[in-house]
Amino acid sequence: MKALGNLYRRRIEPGRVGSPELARNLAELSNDVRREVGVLIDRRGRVISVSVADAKGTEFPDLRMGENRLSGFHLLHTHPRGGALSKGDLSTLFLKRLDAVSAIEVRNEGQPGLVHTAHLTPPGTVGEEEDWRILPPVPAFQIDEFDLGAQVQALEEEIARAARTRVAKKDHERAILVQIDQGEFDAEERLDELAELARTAGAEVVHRELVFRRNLKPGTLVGAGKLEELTSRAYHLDADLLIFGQELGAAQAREIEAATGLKIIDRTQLILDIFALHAQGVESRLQVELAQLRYMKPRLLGAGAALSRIGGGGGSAGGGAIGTRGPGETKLELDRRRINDRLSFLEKQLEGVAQRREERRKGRERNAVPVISIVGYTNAGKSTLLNAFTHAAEEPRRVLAENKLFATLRPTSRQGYLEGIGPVVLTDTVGFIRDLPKDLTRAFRSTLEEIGDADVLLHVVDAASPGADTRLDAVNRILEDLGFRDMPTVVALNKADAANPEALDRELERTGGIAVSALKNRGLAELKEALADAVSGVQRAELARQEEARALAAQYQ
Ligand SMILES: Nc1nc2c(ncn2[C@@H]2O[C@H](COP(=O)(O)OP(=O)(O)OP(=O)(O)O)[C@@H](O)[C@H]2O)c(=O)[nH]1
Ligand SMILES: [Mg+2]
Repeated sequence: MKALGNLYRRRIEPGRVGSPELARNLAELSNDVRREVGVLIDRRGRVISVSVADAKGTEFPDLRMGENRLSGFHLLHTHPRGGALSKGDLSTLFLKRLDAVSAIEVRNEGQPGLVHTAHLTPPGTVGEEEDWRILPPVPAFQIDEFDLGAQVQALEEEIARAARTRVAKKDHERAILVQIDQGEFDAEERLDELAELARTAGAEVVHRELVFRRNLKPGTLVGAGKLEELTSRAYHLDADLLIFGQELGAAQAREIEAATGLKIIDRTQLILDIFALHAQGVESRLQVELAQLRYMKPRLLGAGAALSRIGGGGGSAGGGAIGTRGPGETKLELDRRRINDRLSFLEKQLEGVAQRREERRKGRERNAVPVISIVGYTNAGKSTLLNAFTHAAEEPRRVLAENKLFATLRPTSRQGYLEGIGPVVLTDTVGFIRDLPKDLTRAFRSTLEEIGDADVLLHVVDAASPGADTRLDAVNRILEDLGFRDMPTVVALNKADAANPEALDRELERTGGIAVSALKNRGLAELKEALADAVSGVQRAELARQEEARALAAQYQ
């Protein structure tokens, strides 16, 4: 024990891997305890930690890993059973961004044998096999010949140069997507959707990966080995964001972040972020902030050190890093009490808005104008269809339609006209997505409930992208959850201009829908007819109900 403690007093010449004396000490000790013994050395040649463990078990100080630098330590340790650097040694080198890792082989009588040393290679060498370079082994008495200082300097210059060009040309966060495939038939489609979400949030997707896992690891989901691989990829592709296609628990996110040193975001956070970017108007802003806070609360409270990162991105809707954007004035850097205060404030505000809206709704009922609610998966073309329907060519009446997910968050109503019916109100609303995060469903409850005020639903389906049927099912499931599944519904198979004709035919058959192109103004007359039929069906049913009620009343008179 004492001998181990003495190692702390050792110093070596700065810029060297070690000294022959230190190598001898370590080999001797290692021979005595029959275990690996290692020291972590800083750039001034001081021993800052001693451990009896293999490289992975070495105790590291709280390493401040700036993304542009190495950690400033190198690890010198023994291999009591001999042998070159192990996989574990090398991955520790990589993950801890060590200046170098060296292994001293221990001979029979505790004599130091060959010393093996490896250091990192510059980033961006994709295609090259390894993240590190292994130097030819040298005998322990030559351990101080290699100029580690010069090597480190060259490497750091290289890294800094890469970082400078990156800052110069990068206006998007570079992201790696990970979708876990547990054998679902639509895993690939989910990955596509994740890529669309990432793009909408402003990320540049530099790599996407479907990871097949029948069983998930509780801590890291995909396992340490896969995380290592992803970290290596991120290093070479200059990515700093890892986006997971499934929701991560607070502890999972932290563990994965600790293991990779990357910023970790899950699908829910990504969706919340897009909502935050697109939120306009008092109500949606409140709703989004409420959903974000609810989601972040357990994560912020357990986060400790990670908190500063979450809060640091700047909270304005326009700027800031992905996952940190918020519509409210408040950034997400709140403590527990303030979170709770803010949550109840938002809830109260939203109640007020909902009430005012309720009053507006009553006003509309008195008008007795039929209402058609446009629903559907996000990006299906709902807003484009509303524009086409209401001939809202002129700017002020036009609603925003763009190739982004969740472009529309706020319900918008426009007056339209149906032959044989007269004026109708068409309402465009927030799009759906499979596995809609429940914090969002809750926050947008009143918006979603407004759908139920309609007389008829117009379900818009994007028939041009693959997986139209799974998206249609996802929408139906959400409608069912909301209790709207038995409302009269007309299905519009939109983007018919871009759809594969056979797939379109199949969907027409399956749904009894109508093929339209909102963009090219095709099929709209037929769609209007179907809507008029549905509306008059509702009106007839309503008349019959009133009739019946009158008859019933007459009986009791
Ligand atoms: N090819 C083609 N593209 C269309 C058609 N209708 C809409 N789009 C495109 O699809 C994209 C999404 O349209 P939006 O109207 O914003 O879709 P949305 O359903 O309102 O989407 P969110 O509000 O984001 O949920 C836009 O880029 C439109 O130009 C169509 O009939 N054909
Ligand atoms: Mg829209």
